[in-house]
Amino acid sequence: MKERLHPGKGANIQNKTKRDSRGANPQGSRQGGKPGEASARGPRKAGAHDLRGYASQGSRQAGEAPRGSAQDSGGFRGSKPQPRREGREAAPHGKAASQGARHADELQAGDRIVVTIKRIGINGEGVGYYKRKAVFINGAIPDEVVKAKVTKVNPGYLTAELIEVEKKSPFRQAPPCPVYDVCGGCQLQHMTYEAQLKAKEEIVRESFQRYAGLSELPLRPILGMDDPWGYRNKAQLQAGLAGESVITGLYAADSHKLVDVSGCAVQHPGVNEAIDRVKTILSELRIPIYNERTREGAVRTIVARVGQATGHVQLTLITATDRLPDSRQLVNRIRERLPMVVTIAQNVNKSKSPLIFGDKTTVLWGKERLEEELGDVKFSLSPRAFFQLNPEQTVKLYNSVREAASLTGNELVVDAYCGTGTIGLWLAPHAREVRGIELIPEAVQDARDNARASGIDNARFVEGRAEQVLPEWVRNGIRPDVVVVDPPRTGCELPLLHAIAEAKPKRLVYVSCNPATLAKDCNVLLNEGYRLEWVQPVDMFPQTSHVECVILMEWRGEPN
Ligand SMILES: C[S@@+](CC[C@H](N)C(=O)[O-])C[C@H]1O[C@@H](n2cnc3c(N)ncnc32)[C@H](O)[C@@H]1O
Repeated sequence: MKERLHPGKGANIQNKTKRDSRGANPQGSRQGGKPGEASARGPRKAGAHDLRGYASQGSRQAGEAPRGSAQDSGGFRGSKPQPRREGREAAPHGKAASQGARHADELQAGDRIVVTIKRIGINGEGVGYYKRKAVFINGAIPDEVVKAKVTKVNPGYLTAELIEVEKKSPFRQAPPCPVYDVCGGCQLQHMTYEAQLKAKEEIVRESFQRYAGLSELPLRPILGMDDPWGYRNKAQLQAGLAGESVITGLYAADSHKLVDVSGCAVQHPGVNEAIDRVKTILSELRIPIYNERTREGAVRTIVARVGQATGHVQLTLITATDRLPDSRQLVNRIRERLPMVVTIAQNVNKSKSPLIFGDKTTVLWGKERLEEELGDVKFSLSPRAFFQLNPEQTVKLYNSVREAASLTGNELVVDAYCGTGTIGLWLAPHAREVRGIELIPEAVQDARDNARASGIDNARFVEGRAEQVLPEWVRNGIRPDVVVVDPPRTGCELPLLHAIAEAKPKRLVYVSCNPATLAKDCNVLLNEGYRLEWVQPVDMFPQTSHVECVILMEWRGEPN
């Protein structure tokens, strides 16, 4: 299965193209990517990360907006007020009954409308209504009245481009990041952080109302960050040339134009520094940069990951050739100028595919793995291993999972979609036994290694599809006390939900980066006899529209 553009969490082995989930990808698709795991190769296609079927629908709120909007695909933001252009005024001040105002179905692309923004949509757009039809406008903020140009008329909704803010929200701010307008990785920097958090809570509330019919939601206040900047521990940036100089960045939507994102404000400063210096060294040594068009040159992508616990940096240069020219000089200069770098690796990817990593990784200098810690759990990360992108918030997320699991030491816990075993290992010291299920073999191996490194001997990890493995366990009489699921953005497969309903674990803890699919799956379990106890949103990707949630569902019927 392929990871899709945008990120987010999930891919255990980050091996795909996406925007650097800075912003994720947010809405990083998870099967691979969490918000923000993107970056890289090949033009970003609008909608390229759109998820099939269920997820696709789930990713819209409200009969609504298309995923695959420019920002969603990591493309250029259409959020800055644009100069006025000629176009028909459809409805002065957006009043449904205004004279001359036309019915929403009569609108055409290019028409101008005035809309009052009601809320933020799941992809970060402002959402308002024109004659009861939802309108999605990038860059607009709740309570603002904006003039916008219709860009697309769909049966259920309109998309429009912001032209002018007629009534401005007090929560509008100048985006602090120097590359916000060109990058597309973040969607909410034009709102204060306080307003972002509120908008995310509303996104969650709206999703549960829409997809689970819950108007009274046991919603806890979102867990935000004290300092919502510089949190991303990893960047995967495409290399290119501007004259003689090496630049790194992300491709603009639907183009081969590389957008330089130096100085990205959500990236950890250690990551920004490493990438900047490596760029300079590559320029000095004139190491050939890969050209997508001619397919000549060597270096395609630079990946830098920083360990929060140590400040150490793992650097991987992805090349289109087996040989990395001047590699000895390159290594020496990096070591001289970047003392925090502990690994310099080369990964070879000759394929045309949008995947970032190829199969072969060689350590040119330094350690095989980057050591990282979250709480008491130790992780040893190979260059391709998935790890959460915001360690500070990951601790809050996992602590919410632990609270929900309410372990006493006697429980059998299943950690479905376990990735590198992070949640299972967080819970293992408090449980009798943990069993993790994960699709990607390398991640399963990482999970086993991480358990060993942390001295945890009551967790085991199996490779397979959660929707096949858990039903099989249940058929064989295994009855977990607690099931944790942390699926890709697409949500859980029905056979998995049905197996949970059959096994009736006392507690089901669902971790999700997609409130829409979360609410849909929650609805299935409500119908099976589970009760929703609480919903805890966690802001894993400040400045983006992504919101992660932990929910606790309890079995209220007869024990199985
Ligand atoms: C959102 S990530 C969760 C990873 C982990 N819980 C964490 O916090 O780092 C989802 C994981 O599910 C895996 N996955 C995707 N589809 C799966 C399936 N059908 N069965 C089992 N694992 C799957 C992906 O490889 C990925 O590691």
